[in-house]
Amino acid sequence: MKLVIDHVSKSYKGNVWGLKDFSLELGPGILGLLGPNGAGKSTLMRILATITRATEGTITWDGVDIAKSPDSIRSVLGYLPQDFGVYPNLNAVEFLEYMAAIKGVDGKAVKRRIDELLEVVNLADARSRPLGGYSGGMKQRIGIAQALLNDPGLLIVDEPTVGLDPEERVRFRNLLSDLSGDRIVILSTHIVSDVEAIASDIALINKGELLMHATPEDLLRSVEDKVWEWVVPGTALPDVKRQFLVSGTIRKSDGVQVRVVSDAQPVPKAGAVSPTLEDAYLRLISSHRGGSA
Ligand SMILES: Nc1ncnc2c1ncn2[C@@H]1O[C@H](COP(=O)(O)OP(=O)(O)OP(=O)(O)O)[C@@H](O)[C@H]1O
Repeated sequence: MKLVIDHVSKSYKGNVWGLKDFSLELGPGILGLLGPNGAGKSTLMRILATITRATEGTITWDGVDIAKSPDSIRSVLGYLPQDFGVYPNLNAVEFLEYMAAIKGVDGKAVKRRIDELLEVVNLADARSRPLGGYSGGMKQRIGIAQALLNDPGLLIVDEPTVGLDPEERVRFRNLLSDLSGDRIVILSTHIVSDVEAIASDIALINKGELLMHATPEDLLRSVEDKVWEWVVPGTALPDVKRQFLVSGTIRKSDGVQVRVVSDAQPVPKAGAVSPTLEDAYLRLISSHRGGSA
């Protein structure tokens, strides 16, 4: 099971590049595809799902070129797009039966598969309720269930936690983690905490380019001894933000505690603290923009 993305670029009308010379090799595990809005995440997902084509470069699934043989990847693909819409009048079972028919999933096994999936995504009790009454998190979970109908080797999930409350977010994250097993899962997001706990690798993307592909541990190491905290008066905050890469602020009784990512100690009273993935993400994105780090 191997997905190879080799020097892929995608240009849109008006000389906008959705992806630029993007290369990545993946095996089983969860890839967190992390990047700000407009970075090119959805473009990559849509090319992988064979909804659109790359302008340059090739993508192979187990050695087969997906542009030449789109069925090779479609047969193993599960896809939850960013703007996944449900049919509000169908209940969960009717919706999944409909999606199974569209995907050509075999008739006899379908009912059992739907029962299994409703258990997996924890919607068995809501199976007969119209989807129009589902919460955002429930809709995303039924979206995952439809993506799993064909037991996909490649599961692509585009910005799945947008609009979910914190509890739904955690539940969704745990569900993806349980599902990883022997498949390639690609989870795109601009929220670091979505991938922090579950990704086996992280790919950072910005302006269509791959900035880094590494394990979460390696990313953390990239900011070791580079994260600092100290307390400043509230009035000094704008200055600190101009001078340094601020990754967080906390109001305190004696001022504002600032968290800064900097190679050298920013001021004598700043103390070094343990880094997080958010710090590493900010540093890479900011240096790609040409900002201070
Ligand atoms: N159909 C299109 N026509 C023209 N430009 C496009 C089209 N789709 C995407 N783009 C542009 O390509 C770039 C990458 O967009 P893309 O949607 O892939 O990013 P993203 O990382 O998924 O962002 P978001 O999280 O905001 O969806 C952006 O500059 C975007 O404006």
